[in-house]
Amino acid sequence: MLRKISILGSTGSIGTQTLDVIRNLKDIKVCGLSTNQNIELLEQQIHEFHPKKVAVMDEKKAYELKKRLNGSVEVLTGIDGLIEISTMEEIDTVVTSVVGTIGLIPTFEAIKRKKNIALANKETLVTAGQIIMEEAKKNDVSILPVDSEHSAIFQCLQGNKQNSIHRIILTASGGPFRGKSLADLQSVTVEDALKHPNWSMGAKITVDSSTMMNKGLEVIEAKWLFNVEAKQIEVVVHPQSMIHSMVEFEDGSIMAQIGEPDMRVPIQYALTFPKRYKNNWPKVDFTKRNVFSFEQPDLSIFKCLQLAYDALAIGGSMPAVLNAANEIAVERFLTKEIQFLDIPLMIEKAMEAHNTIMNPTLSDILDADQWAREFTKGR
Ligand SMILES: NC(=O)C1=CN([C@@H]2O[C@H](COP(=O)(O)OP(=O)(O)OC[C@H]3O[C@@H](n4cnc5c(N)ncnc54)[C@H](OP(=O)(O)O)[C@@H]3O)[C@@H](O)[C@H]2O)C=CC1
Ligand SMILES: CC(=O)[C@@H](O)[C@H](O)COP(=O)(O)O
Ligand SMILES: [Mn+2]
Repeated sequence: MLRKISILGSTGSIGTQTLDVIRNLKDIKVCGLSTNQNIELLEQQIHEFHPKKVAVMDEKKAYELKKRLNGSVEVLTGIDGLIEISTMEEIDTVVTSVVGTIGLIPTFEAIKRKKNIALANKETLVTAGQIIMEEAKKNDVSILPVDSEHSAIFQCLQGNKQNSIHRIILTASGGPFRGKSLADLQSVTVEDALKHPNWSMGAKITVDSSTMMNKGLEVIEAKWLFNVEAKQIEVVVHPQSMIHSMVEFEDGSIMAQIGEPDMRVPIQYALTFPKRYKNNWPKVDFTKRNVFSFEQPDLSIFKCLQLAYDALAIGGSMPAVLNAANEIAVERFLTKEIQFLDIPLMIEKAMEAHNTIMNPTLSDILDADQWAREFTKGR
């Protein structure tokens, strides 16, 4: 058996693709699954993968599912339910594919119980990178990147010494608004923001790609995963999303990881590392994919990326504030309460109003997160 796993957020984009990878590999036992509200899909997953326990965040939905299943599977609820799924005795690995800061505590608890983490939930490292990486080291567990860029960097580093990294080149698609002016962005809609040029993903990360906050969160995620300085992480817009990221070493040599934009590849690598397994997913035809281009991101237009670099430079509790303010602003944009360009404005206001705590504890981070949520809701 390759691994015994739980998946936090099995009904989402990464969660369902993880189950697709498992269908193909056949040698992974699924012990725990979870959803926020989608009990219809969770029930189908239960019938196919036979987990021992599931968690449904929403209490009413959990009750409904419990009645339907009639005791055949244990149904848990709330944050305690998520933690129970991520710390199950029989598992060795947790796939963290929930969206948002909600992923932090179940991941932290899983690490304390010596579970390896296949990390999709980038908010975990954005908010508490130092604490999570230290806890992982202390418990001798692996944080295996699922995010496509970080998987690419991780793959480029195999066989190379981490301390020989000169520069990480983090590629960005540029999102649906690449090349637009601030005047153009004044009138863009939720529907426009949800049209990612290359990837099909959940709504929150798709909006993050459109503001380029996704790349900002990824810069912070890369800093913690690969133990590099912010100035060593360079974002380059690569509209084709074929080069998933690159590493330049001290001798000037650059390694790149290339593939069709398909999240099943990094998910599979995180689950099978250090081995590689065959699959029948689409492979690159370079005679058709014959243009690879690069541009500099415009930080005066995509201010979220600049704000993320600023939060990383300030450090302490500031990245948690950036992240929480972004989560609320994106939620309010998705419900059409605010305009697209209000997103960076609201984050900036929250960052200006926050008194940074240096060397924060987990509890300080959760407080800063809560404060930024309330602050951003009230604007
Ligand atoms: N999608 C992608 O290609 C990529 C995603 N990521 C990262 O992976 C994570 C997941 O993204 P994605 O799969 O797109 O997101 P989705 O929105 O598609 O899925 C999120 C999952 O989390 C569950 N969930 C949402 N809110 C809560 C909550 N409050 N409590 C418990 N469970 C919750 C959802 O349940 P329900 O179905 O009921 O809503 C769903 O199962 C994000 O951090 C994202 O940044 C990183 C790289 C690529
Ligand atoms: C698939 C993946 O990893 C996403 O994070 C992707 O990178 C989003 O694309 P952007 O480069 O547009 O943010
Ligand atoms: Mn990514």
